[in-house]
Amino acid sequence: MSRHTPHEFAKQIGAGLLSFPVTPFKSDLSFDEAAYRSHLSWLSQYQVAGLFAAGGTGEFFSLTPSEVGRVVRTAVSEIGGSGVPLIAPSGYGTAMAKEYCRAAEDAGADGILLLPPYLTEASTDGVAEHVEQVCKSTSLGVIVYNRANQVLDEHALARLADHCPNLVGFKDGIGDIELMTRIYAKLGDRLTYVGGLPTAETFALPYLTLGVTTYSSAIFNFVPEFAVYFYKAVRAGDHDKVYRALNEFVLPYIAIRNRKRGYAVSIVKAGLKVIGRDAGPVRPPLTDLTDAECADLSALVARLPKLMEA
Ligand SMILES: O=C([O-])C(=O)C[C@H](O)[C@@H](O)C(=O)[O-]
Repeated sequence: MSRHTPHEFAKQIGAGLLSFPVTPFKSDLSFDEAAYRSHLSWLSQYQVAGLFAAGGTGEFFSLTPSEVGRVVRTAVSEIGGSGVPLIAPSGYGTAMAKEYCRAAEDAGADGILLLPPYLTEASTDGVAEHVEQVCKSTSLGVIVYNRANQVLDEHALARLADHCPNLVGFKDGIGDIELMTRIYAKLGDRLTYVGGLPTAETFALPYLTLGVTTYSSAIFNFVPEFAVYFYKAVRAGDHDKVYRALNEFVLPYIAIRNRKRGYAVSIVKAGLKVIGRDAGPVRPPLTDLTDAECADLSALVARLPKLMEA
């Protein structure tokens, strides 16, 4: 049974930074539960408004449904009782997405992040029908992730919000400012808005003015203190601090991330290696950073204490 109502949990996640932990693997690529527990326990000393198990950064796309269930149950048992909402992933086709929602409820999750369907293309109407069926299959609050082939516009979202009271959040992974503006203008406070573009810090300041009060921080995995520092600077509207942090860390970081497709996730596991908290390799089709790229990342991480002092 969820510990938060859909609207309580949506309100809560909109008020702070969001953690998207990686899923650690052993060298044979099996799930490393002990490393996952230790990672969550280390991160729990930093304040976040929600924890999303097995999201994109958690390699949802390369986990089996039973592995997703195990990851979610592990996360619930690690952070349950802390007051931080735990959001489980759902995705693929409608039938599978409903099964993920059932498993999330059974595991005691507080909400669902609905990731895009796999492979096929889809019309807005088709996506809306999919989202409606998934929302109606669960009592948990649902955050729909607009990304790739799952794109809703303001009209479809408004209809869905009318039909599905438990559709409580909208996560943007498209980066279309006109669309975001149309959505916020039409739905306003009806939804909680989450920034979900790769390395979401890059967009956090302008997105705040579009009604997006929070974002999924992948870098929180390995530089949590900096991620929280950055979030606070964004929320305080401290442009100087934000732009110094963008120039000194975030923009050079995304220059490394952009060297290969799929690095948005791989670089996060590389970051954990660099700070001595190895979460193992990524699974194919992703590839790990080279030693030289890890050295470049390490040099960037070394700048952070001085940056945060200033
Ligand atoms: O599901 C996910 O992991 C994401 O939404 C993407 C990342 O957390 C993204 O926002 C980032 O890289 O900061």
